[in-house]
Amino acid sequence: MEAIGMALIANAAHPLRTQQVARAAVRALYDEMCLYPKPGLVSKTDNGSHDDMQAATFIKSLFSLRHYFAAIYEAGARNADFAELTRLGLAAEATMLRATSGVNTHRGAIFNLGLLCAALGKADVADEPADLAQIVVDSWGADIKLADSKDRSSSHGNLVCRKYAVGGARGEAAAGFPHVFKIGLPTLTAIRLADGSVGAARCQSFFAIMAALEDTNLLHRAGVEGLHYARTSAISFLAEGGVFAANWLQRAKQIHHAFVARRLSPGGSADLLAATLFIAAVTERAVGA
Ligand SMILES: CC(C)(COP(=O)(O)OP(=O)(O)OC[C@H]1O[C@@H](n2cnc3c(N)ncnc32)[C@H](O[C@H]2O[C@H](COP(=O)(O)OP(=O)(O)OP(=O)(O)O)[C@@H](O)[C@H]2O)[C@@H]1O)[C@@H](O)C(=O)NCCC(=O)NCCS
Ligand SMILES: Nc1ncnc2[nH]cnc12
Repeated sequence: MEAIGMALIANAAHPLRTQQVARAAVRALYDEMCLYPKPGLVSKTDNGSHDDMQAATFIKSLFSLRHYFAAIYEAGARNADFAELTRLGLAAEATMLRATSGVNTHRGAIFNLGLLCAALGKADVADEPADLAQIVVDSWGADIKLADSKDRSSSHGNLVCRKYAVGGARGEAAAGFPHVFKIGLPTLTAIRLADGSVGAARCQSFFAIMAALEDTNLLHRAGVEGLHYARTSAISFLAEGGVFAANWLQRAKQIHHAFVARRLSPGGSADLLAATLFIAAVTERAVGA
């Protein structure tokens, strides 16, 4: 995406920058969806472990979110509080559900990417270069944790987080997205610098995230055994050389089919890959990411 590859425009209030950020967020969701193989997940090649979603559902969904990403970026730039970000996020969830006729494609991404857009807004108006992960932790970490402890909703994620005592999407955000900044991005950059293709870099980044993440979608569908199976598969893939192994594509496809046979779907890992691609694009961390 050429516009996104442009040098950053210093003035956050500039509408071009808002547009650039919103387009990068939508583009990251699109690139995540297109990536294949991606175990158990929807791509243009197949629907993975899903009966109710296909590539077209994701395209409708991500397109519907373009104004949301612009709005939450601007909210961050004017130092909006967490309550305002949450209102924008909830409205975006409603927009997504209208676009997909009720299918939850991007609830996690609305939260993760939304917070990262807001953090970028804040960073763009700061006097000094600022660390995005630190902005998330310092600005909204306490509110995220507070909202977590108050939430008694019966969402899949909430039930799973309580049952298995894991942090889920909120834990990841409150900690400053360690799976994005400490795993997804360094992996993406390393593979590109080693002359890996864009697809190989994204694939390796996805496996690296999945190997480490407590993905509540996996826990919801298949419990601790499902999560363990998925993480072990990813760890083996990486230990066998990952995308540097001669047969890596075949191996990744095998893992994909094994996930589909077990109905496993690492949706949280997919969201964090999208977040990784977004950060790489807006900060130009990984060349041609
Ligand atoms: C803060 C919320 C988003 C929290 O929601 P919830 O209580 O549900 O908690 P989590 O499960 O922890 O997270 C929700 C989604 O986040 C993704 N995710 C999962 N694990 C992680 C993780 N460790 N780190 C980061 N992100 C993670 C995942 O999203 C993807 O999967 C969704 C599809 O899931 P599901 O509906 O269960 O679909 P299926 O598996 O297909 O179900 P079945 O078919 O089996 O029935 C999809 O959305 C992907 O994106 C988790 O699902 C929320 O409560 C909230 O507050 N939202 C509004 C506020 C907001 O957005 N604010 C924005 C800025 S503050
Ligand atoms: N490509 C994908 N397939 C299924 N669930 C997802 N959640 C986020 N991205 C996804």
